[in-house]
Amino acid sequence: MKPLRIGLAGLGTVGIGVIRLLRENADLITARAGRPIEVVAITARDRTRDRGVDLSTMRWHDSATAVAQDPEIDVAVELIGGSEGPAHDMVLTALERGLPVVTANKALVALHGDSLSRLSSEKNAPLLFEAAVAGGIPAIKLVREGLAADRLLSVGGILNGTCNYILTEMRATGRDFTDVLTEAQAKGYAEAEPSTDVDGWDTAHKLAILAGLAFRPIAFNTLSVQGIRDITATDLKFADELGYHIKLLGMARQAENGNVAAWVRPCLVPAKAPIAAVEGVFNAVSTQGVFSGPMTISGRGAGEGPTASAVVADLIDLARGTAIPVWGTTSVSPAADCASLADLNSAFYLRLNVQDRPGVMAELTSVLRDHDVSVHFVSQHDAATGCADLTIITHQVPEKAIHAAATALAVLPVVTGKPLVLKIEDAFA
Ligand SMILES: NC(=O)C1=CN([C@@H]2O[C@H](COP(=O)(O)OP(=O)(O)OC[C@H]3O[C@@H](n4cnc5c(N)ncnc54)[C@H](OP(=O)(O)O)[C@@H]3O)[C@@H](O)[C@H]2O)C=CC1
Ligand SMILES: N[C@@H](CCO)C(=O)O
Repeated sequence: MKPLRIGLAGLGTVGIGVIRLLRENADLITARAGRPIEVVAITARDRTRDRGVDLSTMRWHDSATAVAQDPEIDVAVELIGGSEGPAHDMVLTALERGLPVVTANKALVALHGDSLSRLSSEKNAPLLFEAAVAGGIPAIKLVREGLAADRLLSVGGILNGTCNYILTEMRATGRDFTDVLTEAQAKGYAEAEPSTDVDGWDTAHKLAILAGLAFRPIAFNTLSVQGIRDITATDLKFADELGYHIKLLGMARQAENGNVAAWVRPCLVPAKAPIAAVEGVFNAVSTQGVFSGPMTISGRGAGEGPTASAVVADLIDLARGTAIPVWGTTSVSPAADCASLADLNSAFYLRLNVQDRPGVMAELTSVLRDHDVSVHFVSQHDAATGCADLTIITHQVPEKAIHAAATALAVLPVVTGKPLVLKIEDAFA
């Protein structure tokens, strides 16, 4: 049996995980793939570093592009990261020469999926990226293969383990965002530069890929993205009292006219919904299909083992000869702008820090009235002396109405802090 020969760039967490997994499960993988899968060529930045595995049988190249040009490989595996530079160059080089590519790089696929899918189809060279969304969870296979027959109404979920860990810890301990983030960084759960995770960009990369598979490719720069920095432990407590958990979600929906609305933001989800029970670093992917109904699968969204498992599953597909178009359809529309969210209706959570004296409620509700925002529920909690926290749950209102109301409320002298508006995600109601 002729082995499937791999050229691998990137020997970090995922790259070394792939080498370990291929060795440890060699017999099982050979049986499932129908032939052995062997890494024959490698590269990383530092050739001299001891990576804890024997690399002596593999050819070393001085660049990722050189790996992609190696005439003795059948597949190029890109595990460097970053949407530009060596990762992008390697993938382009491999596809140009008609070589299949496997990558875990969500930023690359989210930003360049449009051009890469065209090149992949033109050169008849598969581009697979199961590990790019939710690590070990077969999220891509779920949407692209498992639900291939159904029309999906929504897709998304908890796509970033760092944010889910921080929100879980804040809720469990009552500590605030900065405190929990600092501890997560010290423990190695969060990056020293946390913005890609906590400001929602990592979730946005993964959501763009899911939306591309479920509906149509979207222009990444038109996605609405908000992270978790404004969430306080008090919000998590108030949400609990109201029967909700707060989760950073990436969600996409397709309207009747084909437009895709997509957003990344912290949302309230009912405490009884399966997704609310997904805690810590775990991820969850949810779909709502016309025929298949609601579905949520959860698991580890990152780490050496889960991510390597997804990369090698793609390699097994290639060894088996399974050919799947990048976005799961043979005719692909070019990336389109996301639909405006302004007219989308939803219920919202509005938290206001206010002065606690007669007449304040009348002032606040008159602003809500002027913006046609109807209140479903109000509760008040004592805050600092003379102040109170108000939580308001609205009826269904258009996004533009609640945001205009929040802007008007923010400038009232009786409002002492920046209002926080969170969507109540009805995909999980
Ligand atoms: N870690 C995870 O849990 C997950 C990661 N991913 C994705 O997988 C990919 C890899 O991530 P991860 O393994 O964590 O990253 P690491 O930072 O651990 O590893 C990156 C590797 O790339 C190498 N590298 C960096 N620059 C170059 C270059 N110019 N040429 C060749 N090699 C280079 C590094 O070399 P050296 O070691 O010599 O510095 C290192 O071996 C990323 O796209 C990431 O988003 C996806 C899901 C989960
Ligand atoms: N940084 C990501 C893992 C890689 O996708 C997370 O926290 O989930």
